Amino acid sequence: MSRRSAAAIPAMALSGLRVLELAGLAPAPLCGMILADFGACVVRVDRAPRSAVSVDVQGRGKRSLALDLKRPPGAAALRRLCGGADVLIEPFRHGVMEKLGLGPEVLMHENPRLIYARLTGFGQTGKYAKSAGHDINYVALSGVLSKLGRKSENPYAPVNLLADFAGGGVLCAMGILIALYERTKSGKGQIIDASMVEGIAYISSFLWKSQNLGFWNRPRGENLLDSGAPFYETYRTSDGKFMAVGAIEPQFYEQLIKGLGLDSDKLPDQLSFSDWPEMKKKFASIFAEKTQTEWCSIFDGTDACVTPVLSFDDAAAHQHNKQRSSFIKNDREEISPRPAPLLSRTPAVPSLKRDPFIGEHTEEILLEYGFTKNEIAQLYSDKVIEFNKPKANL
Ligand SMILES: C[C@H](CCC[C@@H](C)[C@H]1CC[C@H]2[C@@H]3[C@H](O)C[C@@H]4C[C@H](O)CC[C@]4(C)[C@H]3C[C@H](O)[C@]12C)C(=O)SCCNC(=O)CCNC(=O)[C@H](O)C(C)(C)COP(=O)(O)OP(=O)(O)OC[C@H]1O[C@@H](n2cnc3c(N)ncnc32)[C@H](O)[C@@H]1OP(=O)(O)O
Repeated sequence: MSRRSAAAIPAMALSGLRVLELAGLAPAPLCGMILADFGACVVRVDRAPRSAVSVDVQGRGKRSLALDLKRPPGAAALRRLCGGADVLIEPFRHGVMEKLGLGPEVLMHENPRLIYARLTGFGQTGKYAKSAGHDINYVALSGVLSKLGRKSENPYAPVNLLADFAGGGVLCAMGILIALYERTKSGKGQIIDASMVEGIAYISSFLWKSQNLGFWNRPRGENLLDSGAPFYETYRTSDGKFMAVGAIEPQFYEQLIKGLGLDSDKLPDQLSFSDWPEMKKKFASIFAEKTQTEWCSIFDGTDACVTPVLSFDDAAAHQHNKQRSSFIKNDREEISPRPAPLLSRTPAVPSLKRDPFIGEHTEEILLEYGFTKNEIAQLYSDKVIEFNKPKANL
């Protein structure tokens, strides 16, 4: 599907929803992609003059409009677009939209039904609201980074998954859907202040609320789920690959012990913290005796909670994932994860087309939002918009 017009995919859950996503780095693009995957008509508003290539690798199912927001006619065009949209996603630090005359009080005055989603690191208020930052900074400020890392090592940020995507893009999408649901009752839009610091903190509620259970009172890397326990760890196999072990409950731990060829009567208690370092060494030397495939043939089909650590290629080719069609291939043979979760009646139908070029759909989007051909030609000659179609018919 090259475009997501409102009527194109009636079966999808979000079809008919009009979303404007101001181009950003990583979190907002995921938020927009989720909405597009589930049927929303997502327009990415890219910068004009445009950079050579888009850095958005999460443009699936979106269309691109290149618009210079710094020029008054460009800002006015966005205001008009927002008049016909359900959702605006903006990824700039606090104050940028206000400086452009595109703050929520302006846009929501003109369209009171607009959901104005502000996806930032530090939120709209507070000491850091205007500071630059990236995923690692937000994870740090949430308190969560202090918990991540192996024993005696520095805290470790797991790529940019936690803030940008889990606490950022995904939670912002959730906020949008909640606000849309509420709008069905009130008829009103609202502002979403999606701070990634708070998003990560929120998804770490389990860590906060389980502190009194004794899971986390030991130093970093010495606890149950942070690589302290021998039964919640990864182990290298003889062919240089890894197995992941997550045998927490005693009945599953017993199956792990059996699969490793050990006798639990001759081992210390599973929860004997002081024995964990020795037990890890024991498990490590046993895992090092066989290949990953050999371990899979021992543990597959058991409840030992032992699985192979797969590369991306191996994950896409793994029998279980293939049986569920968990990965998809686009028309450029690029493999990526299929949208999740699966809805029984109205599942996501992700676009299999390549991501849009910057400005590829400028004209058709403006026409769709009610701009006349003359108005578009004027914006073009004023260099407020750009096309990425050399043969644009204007
Ligand atoms: C860890 C992650 C980030 C990872 C991203 C990397 C994967 C990529 C980052 C750089 C990429 C590489 C690079 O681009 C070079 C190559 C390009 C090539 O095409 C591909 C290969 C590259 C090597 C490429 C490869 C990769 O893609 C990269 C390595 C994160 O943590 S992302 C989360 C970041 N934080 C947030 O999003 C929180 C909220 N936002 C912010 O705090 C700020 O936006 C931020 C991120 C700190 C950036 O600050 P900045 O000063 O740049 O922006 P803002 O203050 O927000 O203001 C925006 C200004 O832009 C103006 N503007 C916006 N839209 C328009 C428009 N349509 N027209 C005109 N002007 C526009 C706006 O008015 C603002 O202007 P002012 O500054 O004058 O107010």
